[in-house]
Amino acid sequence: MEPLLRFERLSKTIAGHTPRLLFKEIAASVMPSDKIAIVGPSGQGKSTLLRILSLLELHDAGTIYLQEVCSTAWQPKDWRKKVCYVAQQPFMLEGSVEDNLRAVSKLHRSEYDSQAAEELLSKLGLAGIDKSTHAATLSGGEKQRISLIRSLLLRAEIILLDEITASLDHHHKLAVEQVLEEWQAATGAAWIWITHDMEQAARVANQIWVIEDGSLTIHKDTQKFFSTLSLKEGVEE
Ligand SMILES: Nc1ncnc2c1ncn2[C@@H]1O[C@H](COP(=O)(O)OP(=O)(O)OP(=O)(O)O)[C@@H](O)[C@H]1O
Repeated sequence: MEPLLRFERLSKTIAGHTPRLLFKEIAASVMPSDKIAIVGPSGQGKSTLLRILSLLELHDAGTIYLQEVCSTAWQPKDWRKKVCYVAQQPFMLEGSVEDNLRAVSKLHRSEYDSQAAEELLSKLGLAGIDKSTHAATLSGGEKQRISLIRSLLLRAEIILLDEITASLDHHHKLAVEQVLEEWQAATGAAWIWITHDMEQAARVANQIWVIEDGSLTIHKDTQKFFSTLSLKEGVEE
């Protein structure tokens, strides 16, 4: 089976007065249905990597392939139909909740799947939401869930999730995980999910990527990764 997404020798330095290397010559591939969690200390480039993989930011060197076709040969719009980035800070488009939910079908001139939208709203605790509400007035947690639903309706093949449950309480966090599990089982989409919550990473991933000190380390044996981690934490306590 060919990888859905693959990158090699990928490097990124943040320009500025004192340029800062985020990562150098990292490589990995994502297969259909892969569930990957990215963990690692703050400020190491996790979000930057996801933005680069969704062509929202430029890398300095290296190559990214989607379905084995180099990113430079893709129209960004076509790429983003297949690779969808869900930002940590949800941003609402102008207009109502309904406008936001319909945005993707409008953009891509595809039919709006109201049944899927209603199901997702209900599963994420938003069944009673007034869809004529101005989206800008929603709470942070509501915006985050609406932004996730809007992204899922795109039916991308790879979903890049950037700390998407950061402003949700435990109950809603688990609801989001459940919805994504069901979505993944039904659509076969792969995800790369940035989280600082190790318990969440253990629940949602069957592969762990650690970004630290400019490198990417891939742990395919998640059980081993978490047992080594708890051993370390035990020693440090
Ligand atoms: N376009 C940019 N211009 C300047 N600095 C940037 C830019 N993008 C990222 N940075 C800086 O690069 C570093 C890495 O940011 P990034 O958000 O990718 O890290 P992260 O590992 O996701 O962090 P966190 O876990 O805290 O979200 C940070 O210090 C950030 O301020």
